[in-house]
Parts: sequence; C-alpha cells; structure tokens
Amino acid sequence: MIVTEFPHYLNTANELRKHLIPRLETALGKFSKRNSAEVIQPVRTTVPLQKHSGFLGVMPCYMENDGILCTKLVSFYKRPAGSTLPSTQATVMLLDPEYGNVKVMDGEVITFMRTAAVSAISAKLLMRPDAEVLTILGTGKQAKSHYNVFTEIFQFKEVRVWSRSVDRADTFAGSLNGPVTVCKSVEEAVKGADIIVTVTRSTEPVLFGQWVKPGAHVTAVGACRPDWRELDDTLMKQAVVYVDSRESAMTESGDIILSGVEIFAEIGDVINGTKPACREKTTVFKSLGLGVEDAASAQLVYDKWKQC
Ligand SMILES: NC(=O)C1=CN([C@@H]2O[C@H](COP(=O)(O)OP(=O)(O)OC[C@H]3O[C@@H](n4cnc5c(N)ncnc54)[C@H](O)[C@@H]3O)[C@@H](O)[C@H]2O)C=CC1
Ligand SMILES: O=C(O)C1=NCCCC1
Repeated sequence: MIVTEFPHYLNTANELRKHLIPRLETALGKFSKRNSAEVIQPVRTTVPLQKHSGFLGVMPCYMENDGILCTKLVSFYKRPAGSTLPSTQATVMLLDPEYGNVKVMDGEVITFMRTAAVSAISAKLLMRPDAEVLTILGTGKQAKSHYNVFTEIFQFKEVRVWSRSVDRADTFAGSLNGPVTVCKSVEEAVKGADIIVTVTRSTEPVLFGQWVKPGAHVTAVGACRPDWRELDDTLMKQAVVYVDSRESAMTESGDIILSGVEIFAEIGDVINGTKPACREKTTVFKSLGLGVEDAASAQLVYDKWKQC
C-alpha cells in the first residue's frame, strides 16, 4: 500500500490536540528513556553537498514495541537571499518491519507539521501560562506551520512576525488566516514577547539575549549545523537549555556547541517527569528534528488513511 498524500485534516486544532501532539509526546518520552526495545534512532547522517551549498540527511528510526519502522531523506540548502527554490525537501518512508516493504509518503507536510507540533509541545511545557505575545522570526514554510499550529493550540493577544524583507513579511501576513503584526526589526518584534520562535535559514545569530524578556520561552528551529547560529551567546547563557536529543545537539547545533552551554534536559525528560520545566526562567528549546518524530507522525498518517 502506498500513501502519497498527507491528510490535511490533521491540521485542525482537534486533530492536533487529540492525535498528533499526544503521539509526538509519547514518542519523545520513549526516546528519552534510551530503551532500545522502544526506540532505536541514531543521530542523523548528514552528507554535505558542497558544490550546491546543501546537505542530505538520512533519518532512520525503529520503534520495536510499536511496530514502526521509518526513515526520512531530507535535503536542505543555504539559498541566496530572494531565491524562490525550497530550502528543505523531504520524503518519509514508512516500512513494514516484518516484511520490509515500503509504504511511501510525502514527507514535506509531515516535516512542517511535526516540527511545529514539537515546538508547541515545548511551549506547552516551558512557556508561562499567562503568555500573551508570540513572535515568529522568519516567514518561510516553517513560519507558516508554526503560526497555524500555535494559533490553533494557544490563545495569544498578539502575534508578531519579522523577516529581513518587509515585503516578504507583508506577503506572509497576507497569506495567513488570522491577524499578525509585521515588525521592521528583530528588536521591535521580540520586545516584551513571551514566546519567540526562530525559523530562519540564518547561519549567524539573529536573536540577541539583551532583547529577550526575562522568563520568555524561545523555540529555536533553524541553525541545524554545528557552525550555524540563530541565537547569541548571551541568550544561550542566560537561559535554561532544553533540546530534543542531547546527542543531536552536541553533534549538530552551533547554538549549543559554540556557546559552550550545558544542556539542562531533553524535552522527553520533562514529558517523563524526570526533569522539571523551569517556566519561571528564560528557557530555550533547541529543536534539531528527530527521526522518531517523523516515525510517530507517519504512523499516525498511515493509521488515519487505513480508517478511511
Ligand atoms: N528543527 C527541525 O526539526 C527543522 C528545522 N528546519 C529548519 O528551519 C529553518 C526554516 O525552514 P523553512 O521554513 O523550511 O525554510 P524557508 O526557506 O521556507 O524559510 C526560511 C526563512 O528564513 C529567512 N532567512 C534566510 N536567511 C536568513 C538570514 N540570514 N537571516 C534571517 N532570516 C533569514 C528567509 O527569508 C525565510 O523567511 C531552516 O533553517 C531549516 O533547516 C526545517 C525543518 C525541520
Ligand atoms: O528534521 C528535519 O526534518 C530537518 N532538520 C534540520 C534541517 C532540515 C530538516
């Protein structure tokens, strides 16, 4: 059987709350237990495509007790400013662990949705409960999925967005099904914000600690190479730092490696109740993207498709 389309009904608040988010929480909790009967998921293998300023990532995952075998191929590129080419393209393959046959799926929507849903999990656990202002830095594909998921799941008084180009930010604002304030600078966008999502392709810091309100939560989604940054050292050092995977963070995250900060916990540890959620402090969740997230999401898509 081959599923080639991601069912878009998973985008609704009800489906996110009832299905995608709980499955991702369960998967991240299992991952953090490091029990190989639950999850085998090595750090992504990344092949540099030097000539094209890109990378090919291979992301396998086996969840024996759940009978889920999955791998993703993802290519991602540093595109020049103004390029209309996609920066990230993915194919997720769900396999039958007994027979080894492949049930191919489109991976792009899974990547958009699961990444935003994992960010929403970090916000649920680490953002202050009275959070009113959300800021999104970047106006690409992930910015859109984060806007959609965050405004479905939470209620903010204001959502702000920043892009290097005000025209792109205006176009982005016009493409949304809800209100957003377009800001001209990062400083203006993040001043007083309770939660900040960084979803840029930047390789240098764009978010500086001096602008971030004490107690704010930052979900950092871009900068997935050891020499790429989105956050500066000041922010990294003033925050309690959470990650999706310690091994991934120590291999792939410039924000972690180059700032030299200590990782406080995996988000799965907080889900498991083995590490606290320091909501009253400034927190950073560094997301690298894990095969286990794709595996849990792909299985959900497959289960839903079988029910149709
Ligand atoms: N952690 C995870 O699980 C995942 C992370 N990613 C990463 O998230 C980031 C965003 O991905 P997409 O939305 O798919 O990319 P995209 O190409 O659709 O959007 C990127 C955005 O970053 C902006 N940008 C590019 N260079 C910049 C710079 N130097 N400074 C500030 N802004 C800049 C672009 O104008 C655009 O708004 C990428 O870094 C990607 O690698 C993507 C998928 C999963
Ligand atoms: O997990 C993913 O999918 C990605 N992570 C970082 C780079 C692009 C895709």
